[in-house]
Amino acid sequence: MSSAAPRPFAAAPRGPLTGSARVPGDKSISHRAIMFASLAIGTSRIEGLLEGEDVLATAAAMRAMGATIARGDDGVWSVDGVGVGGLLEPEAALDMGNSGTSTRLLMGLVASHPIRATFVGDASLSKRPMGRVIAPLSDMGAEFTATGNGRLPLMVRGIAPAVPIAYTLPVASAQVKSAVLLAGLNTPGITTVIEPVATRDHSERMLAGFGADLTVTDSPAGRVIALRGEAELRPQHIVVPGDPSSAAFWLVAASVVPGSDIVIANVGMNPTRTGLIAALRLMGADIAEQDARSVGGEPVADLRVRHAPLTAITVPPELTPSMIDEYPVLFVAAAFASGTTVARGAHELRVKESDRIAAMAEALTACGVTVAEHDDGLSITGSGGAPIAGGARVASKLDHRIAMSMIVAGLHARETITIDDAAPVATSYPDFFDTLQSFTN
Ligand SMILES: O=C(O)C1=C[C@@H](OP(=O)(O)O)[C@@H](O)[C@H](O)C1
Ligand SMILES: C=C(OP(=O)(O)O)C(=O)O
Repeated sequence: MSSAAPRPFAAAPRGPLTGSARVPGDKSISHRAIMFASLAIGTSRIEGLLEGEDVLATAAAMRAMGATIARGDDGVWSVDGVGVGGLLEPEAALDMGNSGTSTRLLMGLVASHPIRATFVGDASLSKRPMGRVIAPLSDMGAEFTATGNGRLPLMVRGIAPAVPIAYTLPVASAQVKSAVLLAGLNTPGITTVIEPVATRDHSERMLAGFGADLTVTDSPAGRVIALRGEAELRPQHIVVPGDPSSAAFWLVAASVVPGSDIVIANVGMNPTRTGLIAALRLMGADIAEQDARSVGGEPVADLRVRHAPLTAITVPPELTPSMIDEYPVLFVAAAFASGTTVARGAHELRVKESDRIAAMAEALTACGVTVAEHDDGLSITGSGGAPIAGGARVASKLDHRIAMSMIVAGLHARETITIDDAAPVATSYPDFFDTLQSFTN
């Protein structure tokens, strides 16, 4: 997993980005495809699965709990599930690597099965809060043993039958929502999640596709998702759309490097994920949607992006959930805009793979950008389109998105920016460097 040796990377200008490239499969959808297929009885096929370390950690865990999962020579994955309620107790600890999504969703699954599982992860994941899933899953009857304050390593003892709950999310988190829904799959009765602020809805869409009895309604308290438990999932053929969070790096790179004109193909356009596109357009970015279509129950388009002068904005707070993973690269866009961009209301960034507010403040400041740090975001005064100074060695802090964002910054810097360790890129975007090459050769 991401215990690979540190891999420094020198990011320097390479001229305009041109040409067309596809983005890899969506990470959130890929995790869910493996998990839900592992709970169906029969063989599911998954096309376009993201083969990043995080998703491979999910696949390894589902194998350890009884599913048969294989990659065909044609790149299509097949999954033979064990049925809801049929998970086996894993013999060894489940290694979640760097992946918060794997950890929190799988804790939900284990919670309503009569098995025990120990979850371990890398140094980054071992600092991240698990209390947010421990609370509702304990209400459902699962027991948790942690050595340190709701962090990994952590042992979960599931229970069957678990108790159905109605849970209002205290943080806007699709991982917590999904953990409760996954626990609800093997729980008698109706498990309900109320989300005051809408978050990515891939679990709801895909569970319905697998045949679960699930309803989504709007209420004054927010979106109400009700799932009937003891579900029977039917195997599916899933086509995973491209990841908008991976497209984000090219959206910003082409917007800020003069002369750029690219097409990013196969980008998932689920409205719960497109906040960065909205924010960049407010800044003046030139992003055109081509060939809008539906892939696997999700909207998809090709995006043509041309260099355009960017102007600072105050990021509308309502965009936060739909661009939560894109803040690091939005901060890079802001570093090249004219004026001071204010991005606040994103306190959650402090508990991602790194503290993304502190990590980006440190890295951009080292590269000569004027940054003010707030508890819940950054204010960034941009260069007005000119190259930033660069000339620094910056720390990726075991965080793929920090590494890729600072590589994008290096594409329009006066001096090379060296990323101390770009190995974490493999958690979500193994082809990142090939695509960088193809857009810049
Ligand atoms: O459900 C998911 O697939 C994800 C939800 C988000 O996390 P939170 O639920 O912590 O907001 C996001 O940051 C993560 O990359 C993927
Ligand atoms: C936050 C992220 O992932 P996870 O929580 O799954 O580690 C991410 O990919 O930016």
